[in-house]
Amino acid sequence: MSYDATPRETLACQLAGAVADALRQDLVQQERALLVVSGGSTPVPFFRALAASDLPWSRIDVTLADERWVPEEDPDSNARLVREHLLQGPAAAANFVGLTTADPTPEQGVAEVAERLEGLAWPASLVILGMGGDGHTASLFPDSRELDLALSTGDPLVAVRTPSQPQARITLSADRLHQARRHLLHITGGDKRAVLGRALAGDDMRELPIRAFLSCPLAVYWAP
Ligand SMILES: O=C(O)[C@H](O)[C@@H](O)[C@H](O)[C@H](O)COP(=O)(O)O
Repeated sequence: MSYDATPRETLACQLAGAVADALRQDLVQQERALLVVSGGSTPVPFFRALAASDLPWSRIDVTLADERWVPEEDPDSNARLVREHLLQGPAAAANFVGLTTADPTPEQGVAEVAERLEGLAWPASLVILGMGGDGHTASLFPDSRELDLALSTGDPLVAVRTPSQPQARITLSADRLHQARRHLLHITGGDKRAVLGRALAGDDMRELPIRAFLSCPLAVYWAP
């Protein structure tokens, strides 16, 4: 990391180092390790820093906390984001499991994706969460009709319709997101710091769904 790195670049390297260390630690004890990552724009420098890590990538499974129900070639696809920025170089040897199918809707594809996930090394070594300005994480949105279901079901996945979002989505349920040894939240900027502050000051998960992850250890990686 160069000394003229921005705070967000420095944060991304710190996060990548912590993730790589955790994966190495788990891979001493088990044959495979699972990493669950979020999409959006924040993770890009983290993905690039992690991709440069010296890891036994062929023993690592990678999946998403959530996905927009679009083809993987779509600019909005989280799978595309992971393939372009994380699964590069040696990290291309990782086993990536996406959350979409050829079905026209997530409701039609959710069972196939759930079956796909069952073959992964749960509990995940790490879940890396992001957060939106409305306190959503993964695709657990305050204005989603399926939020109560996503917060309470024992199913691994939920198809999500959200007025505030242009696309239908599929998300790991809160229960499945909790099936990880480590939870890390990666956010940047003053606005998200303020949202996290509000979340820490209350309990209503429906108001700010990130609160579903504030009752377990959560390493917060934040930069201005
Ligand atoms: O599909 C997604 O968009 C993400 O999984 C989502 O939960 C993301 O983490 C937040 O929306 C923050 O996104 P930004 O990093 O772009 O602010």
